[in-house]
Amino acid sequence: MTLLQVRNLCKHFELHQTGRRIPAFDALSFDLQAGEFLLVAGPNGVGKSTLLRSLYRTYLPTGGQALFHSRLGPIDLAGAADVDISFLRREEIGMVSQFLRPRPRVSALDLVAEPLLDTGIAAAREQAAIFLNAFGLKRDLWAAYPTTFSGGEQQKVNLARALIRPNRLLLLDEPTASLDRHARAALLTRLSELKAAGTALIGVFHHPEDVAELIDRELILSVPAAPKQTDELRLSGTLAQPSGGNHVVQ
Ligand SMILES: Nc1ncnc2c1ncn2[C@@H]1O[C@H](COP(=O)(O)OP(=O)(O)OP(=O)(O)O)[C@@H](O)[C@H]1O
Repeated sequence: MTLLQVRNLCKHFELHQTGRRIPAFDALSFDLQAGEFLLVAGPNGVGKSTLLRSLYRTYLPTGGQALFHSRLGPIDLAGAADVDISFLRREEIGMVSQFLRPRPRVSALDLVAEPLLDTGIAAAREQAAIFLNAFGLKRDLWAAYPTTFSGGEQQKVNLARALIRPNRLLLLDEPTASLDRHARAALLTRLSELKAAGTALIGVFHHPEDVAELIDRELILSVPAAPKQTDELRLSGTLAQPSGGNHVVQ
């Protein structure tokens, strides 16, 4: 089942200091099926994180469409009202970045339990404990405030919170940065479960070998060989099989 249809999606940034327009990516098109894992690859600064943020609507795309087949019907992520995006973020689309946003005086356990509060506080905390345990956060930190945690400890809380509730689409922006081996293995296990249950995943990984067995296709963002004779570089999207063969230009 097709979950997402991206057509000619673009994101440009206006640099107010210089008045210049910087294209992060241009005219990207691809489809994503339920249960599929798409790796987004390419060199630094080519627009990988910007693509994820544009789909999650942290950034407003500059043009094109990203038609998400929500349970409520198709919603264009590139143009939907903020209220619809808030609904999707609560119910259907998740994003995991490299950074936790800890909140003052909220314990690690409660931060992780929060997405499940509609099941009741006791059940939500019970699940949160299972997830914190799986990611290997030391038990004596569960009641502590993550503001003082190390980078890796914060990331374990971040992942447990982001992955505790299944989503239909999950966007992963370098989730393994700063994780130890145990937590990387726990992440792989959880992503496999979600994928098997039908979650579609789009991920950026500096070490894709961490999730190699899950990858179905790659979207390779690249700067074309012959850029225009202006100071703007146009970027193009290429879809490839994980083996690197059979490149299909969209
Ligand atoms: N908020 C912003 N304002 C202006 N330019 C931005 C903004 N965010 C990103 N950019 C620019 O867009 C381009 C793409 O950035 P992005 O972070 O998406 O790259 P990336 O492929 O994820 O890079 P990396 O592999 O280094 O993480 C970069 O040139 C960056 O400077």
